[in-house]
Amino acid sequence: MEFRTAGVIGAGAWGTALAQVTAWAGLDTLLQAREAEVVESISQRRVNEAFLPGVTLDPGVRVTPDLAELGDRDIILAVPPAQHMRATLEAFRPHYRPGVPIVLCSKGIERGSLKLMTDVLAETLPGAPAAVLSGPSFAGEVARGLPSAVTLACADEALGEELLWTLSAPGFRPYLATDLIGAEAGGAVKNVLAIACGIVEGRGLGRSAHAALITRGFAEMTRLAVALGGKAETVAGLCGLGDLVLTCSSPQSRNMSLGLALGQGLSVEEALAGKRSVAEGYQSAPAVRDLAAALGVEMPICTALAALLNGETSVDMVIDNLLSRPLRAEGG
Ligand SMILES: NC(=O)C1=CN([C@@H]2O[C@H](COP(=O)(O)OP(=O)(O)OC[C@H]3O[C@@H](n4cnc5c(N)ncnc54)[C@H](O)[C@@H]3O)[C@@H](O)[C@H]2O)C=CC1
Ligand SMILES: O=C(CO)COP(=O)(O)O
Repeated sequence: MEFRTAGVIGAGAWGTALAQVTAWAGLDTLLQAREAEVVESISQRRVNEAFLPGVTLDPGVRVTPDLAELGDRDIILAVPPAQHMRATLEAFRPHYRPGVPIVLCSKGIERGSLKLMTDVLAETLPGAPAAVLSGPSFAGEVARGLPSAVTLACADEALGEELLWTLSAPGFRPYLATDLIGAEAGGAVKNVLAIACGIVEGRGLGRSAHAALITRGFAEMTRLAVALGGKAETVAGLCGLGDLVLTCSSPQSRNMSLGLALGQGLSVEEALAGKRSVAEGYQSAPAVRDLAAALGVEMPICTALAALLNGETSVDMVIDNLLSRPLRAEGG
């Protein structure tokens, strides 16, 4: 099978950057945007001023407001915020051609149902071939052509191989995996941990605390991935550890910058006020907490973060509680 055309659903920062990548990869690319201003800005000025300002888009990226126009595409990249994945795929269902692969590029767990994005896809477009693209990749850097590497997970190895070649572009290197669950767990949990890392920075708790949080957070991520049926080795790769390191190290991350604001004393409402872009860790934290509880997985950092974001506790209480937990073996 050879893929010549790509449809990207969702023209936020990441959907726009991925459309840039698929155009560079030589695919005829159609990007679907919900907002009329985004359609106008890309078609008139070749820039997504609302979500990815300052990056000129390749002439190969065409934009449409109309999901129906993506019905003839060879591959679909689904890039809405995770909490809108279900409604987005349902809206696309009348236009979906059976057999067309769906590459899930959003990072999160659905609130309420506690479902991963692959579960949401299986329920909305049953039988659709699925892949997960996830890893350390800031949209602004990728869209400028700076080097990045990500995990591309697909259970069907032949399809995965084909997608790997199709979606690689100069500077954008996907690495193949077969474990979708591990890839999804990594991307969802790192966003919650990035908020925690931001708090550590914002409170001035120091580099040692920062390193401890990344390491203990990685242990939580691994436990959840394994309990869900994923593999520890997957989360040790780009989609887990790699993305955790990136997102916990730079205020370019929306999640880390939310944490920075909280650590500096802003309330959650103040920190999120006026923001158009998504902080997926804020959205997924309650789902991560509930999933951990349902599976009996110990995730003290993510659980404390969920309570903090829900107004159940304060930054100081979270720090005190985490530091006074019983001492234990590191590998446990
Ligand atoms: N920005 C980045 O660097 C990266 C983002 N991602 C992931 O990509 C996903 C999308 O994030 P971004 O593109 O950054 O978004 P963004 O924060 O730049 O933009 C918000 C997006 O939400 C959409 N939206 C708002 N209300 C909606 C609704 N009711 N239904 C459907 N869509 C709605 C907007 O159209 C827009 O596309 C997230 O899961 C994020 O974690 C993954 C890798 C990198
Ligand atoms: O997922 C990302 C980088 O890999 C983007 O992180 P933020 O959503 O925190 O900006």
